[in-house]
Amino acid sequence: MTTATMQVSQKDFEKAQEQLKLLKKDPGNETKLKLYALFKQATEGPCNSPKPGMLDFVKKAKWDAWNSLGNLSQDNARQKYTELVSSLISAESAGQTKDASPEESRHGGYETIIVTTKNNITKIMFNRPERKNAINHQMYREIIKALHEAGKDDSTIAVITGNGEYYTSGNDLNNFANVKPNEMEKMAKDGAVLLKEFVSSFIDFPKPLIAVVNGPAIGISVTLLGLCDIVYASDRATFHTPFSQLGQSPEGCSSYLFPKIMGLAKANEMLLFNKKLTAAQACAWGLVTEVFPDGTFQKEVWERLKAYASLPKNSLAVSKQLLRSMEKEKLHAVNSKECEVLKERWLSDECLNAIVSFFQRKSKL
Ligand SMILES: CCCCC/C=C/CC(=O)SCCNC(=O)CCNC(=O)[C@H](O)C(C)(C)COP(=O)(O)OP(=O)(O)OC[C@H]1O[C@@H](n2cnc3c(N)ncnc32)[C@H](O)[C@@H]1OP(=O)(O)O
Repeated sequence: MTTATMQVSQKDFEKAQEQLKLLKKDPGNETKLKLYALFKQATEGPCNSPKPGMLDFVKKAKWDAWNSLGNLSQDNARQKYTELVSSLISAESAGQTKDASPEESRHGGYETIIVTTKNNITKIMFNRPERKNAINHQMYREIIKALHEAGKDDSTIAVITGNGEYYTSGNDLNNFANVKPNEMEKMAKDGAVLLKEFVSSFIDFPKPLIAVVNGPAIGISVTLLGLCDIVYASDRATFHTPFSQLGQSPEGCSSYLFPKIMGLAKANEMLLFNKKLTAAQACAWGLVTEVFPDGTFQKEVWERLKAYASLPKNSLAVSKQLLRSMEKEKLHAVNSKECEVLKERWLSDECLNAIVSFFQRKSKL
């Protein structure tokens, strides 16, 4: 960089300091720390002062912010400071500060689900509303990928929800349709492998995972609730696991978790005898954390989740993993067993007749 541009840069830097004083809205602690750190780096260079004690919270936060800039050059720090101030001024004149309304970012590469991140929350939304969000093979794979990415991204919590009227109607029965007789065994084998990986991605998910059940939930979408950390439901939601009606058997670790959650007698009514629960019943039985009136469901839930997602991220992750660690091995064993049993079920006449009936419209749940 030439002396001339450095001088201009220094001039801009001083102007930015003046402009900052004119900001009307507080830009929030995170931004203030960034500004502090860039200012110190620009004027004094890399942080060389001793680290403040753990209990000196403010000084420590400032020191951490400055120290995190490492060996960033003073020119670059001046540049970044100036840019940050300029973005704050523009955001304010557009009527919004960055911290008050962060942008929602949409993750690319998905067709059957919508994945977005905002306010430290990654939202995974089933998105086949015209099929009641039925989960086809592509959706199973995309959810596995989305959970894998959400586990590693910057978000504090992840949310799973549905687009439209349904949460989801569970497994897409087309997954069993149009299979030639000589390919049935392969279909069952591949299905069991996919299902095992799918359920494992819920068992191993490293952050708090919250289900926002916006409407009726069927089959695997209900059993997976036992693997979520919190379940919020609209009072329009229902919970139905019609496994015997479909000639199938429980999955999603429900054969182990449902008796633990609601007691064996109640789990039997759901998992053996297809009892469909209202949201209030599911809450009374311990499957749902809290039920909200449908009219205010989205507003109330997202306000609450925004507050939860501002809690310390690492503390939440460590605590979630600690709670899960007590059961993790057992859950993987249950998942394996359930998939083995289902692989056989999918080849049974009871299951095949149920699928045929559905497509001939003789049966609907
Ligand atoms: C890798 C494999 C893993 C397998 C894991 C196993 C999991 C087990 C389960 O999840 S069991 C649960 C399976 N789900 C069902 O049995 C639900 C079947 N659907 C219905 O009974 C009904 O569609 C309904 C009650 C959900 C909704 O009824 P409604 O009358 O309101 O709406 P429509 O039936 O007209 O639905 C609109 C169109 O959507 C299609 N559709 C809905 N759900 C499914 C589904 N699960 N599978 C396939 N298709 C579904 C429905 O057929 C309609 O399509 P159309 O417009 O072409 O007729």
